[in-house]
Amino acid sequence: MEPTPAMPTATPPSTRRAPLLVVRDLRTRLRTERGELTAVDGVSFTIAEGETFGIVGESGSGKSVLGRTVMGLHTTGAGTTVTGSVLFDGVDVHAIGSSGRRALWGSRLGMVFQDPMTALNPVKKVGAHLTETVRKHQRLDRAKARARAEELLRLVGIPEPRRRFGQYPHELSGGMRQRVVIAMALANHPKLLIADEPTTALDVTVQKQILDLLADLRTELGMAIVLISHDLGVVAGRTDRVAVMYAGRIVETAPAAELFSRPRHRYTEALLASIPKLADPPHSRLEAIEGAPPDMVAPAPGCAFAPRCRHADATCHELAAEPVAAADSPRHVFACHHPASEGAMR
Ligand SMILES: Nc1ncnc2c1ncn2[C@@H]1O[C@H](COP(=O)(O)OP(=O)(O)OP(=O)(O)O)[C@@H](O)[C@H]1O
Repeated sequence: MEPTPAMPTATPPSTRRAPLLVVRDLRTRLRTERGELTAVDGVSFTIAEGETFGIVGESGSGKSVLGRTVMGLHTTGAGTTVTGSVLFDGVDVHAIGSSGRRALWGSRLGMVFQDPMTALNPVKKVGAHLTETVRKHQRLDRAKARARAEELLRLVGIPEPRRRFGQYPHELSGGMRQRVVIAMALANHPKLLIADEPTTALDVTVQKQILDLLADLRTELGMAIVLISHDLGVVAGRTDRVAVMYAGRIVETAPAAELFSRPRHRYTEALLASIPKLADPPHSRLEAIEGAPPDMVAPAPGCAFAPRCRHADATCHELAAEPVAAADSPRHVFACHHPASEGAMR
């Protein structure tokens, strides 16, 4: 895990920009051997054009299923039920059918996953990956597609793009492969890039390079980014706003700087206490969150975090809190019966 850097920079309020993505009451249920599992449980959020939105939470909290449902990779059918809506750039992703979604993917909506090899064909050269992606959505002759592909390789910081063109994915390092996937995702000028754990498979130095690259590209190209990670250190300082997921729900959303300095939900507070900080003296003890996340096949009533929360009382075990905005910060929303106090600072 990357240590949390110093205080993240404040960012302009997204409310001034038009909404690009509007997710409303999204629920994704997956059929499993043990019964139906609610992986995403009534999630709503909005992302503005050009905004960077982080989604964090422990493993199994539903981040990936949420990302995939937003993209329309999880849709109703064959063991999956999706309700609620995803409006991307004015298009209802779940109402346009699979051909409509295919037209969207790789054009206005780009995606990057943890393992670059899932997006790369091992028997196809780097150049072919890129030119085919470019020509799928733009009418360009071979020479122009090749020029665009080389430009993309340069954009993502791949040296000697001509030489790389003729190489196979296995001839590249993990970091270089992820750069190629990012180049493919950017080929057709997406308005939104969804990056799901894009650096988890890479070593720490390369992780930082790729995350910095995404931040630079966002500034240069003006696209919005959803950055999904289990690692708070990854989203800190690189996102405008952050949503914290627990057991399929967003339990807290806030401008990034505020979330890290004044967490309100007790889960966010515990999560922050469990990561190392640069200011910590060496060998200082981290507070691990005791217990395990709940079973999403048979969830108990009340707040899903209550069994692990030292502030929980009878109400928490019986009734889930409704999301409310902080009195002094309308964009800071949390669903907790006993939030950390206004002045709580770490
Ligand atoms: N295809 C599937 N079929 C059945 N259950 C699934 C499927 N995909 C995910 N799940 C379950 O849905 C829940 C949410 O998983 P998800 O992968 O979204 O979590 P996550 O927060 O992204 O975790 P991680 O960081 O480990 O990927 C988990 O309980 C997981 O086991």
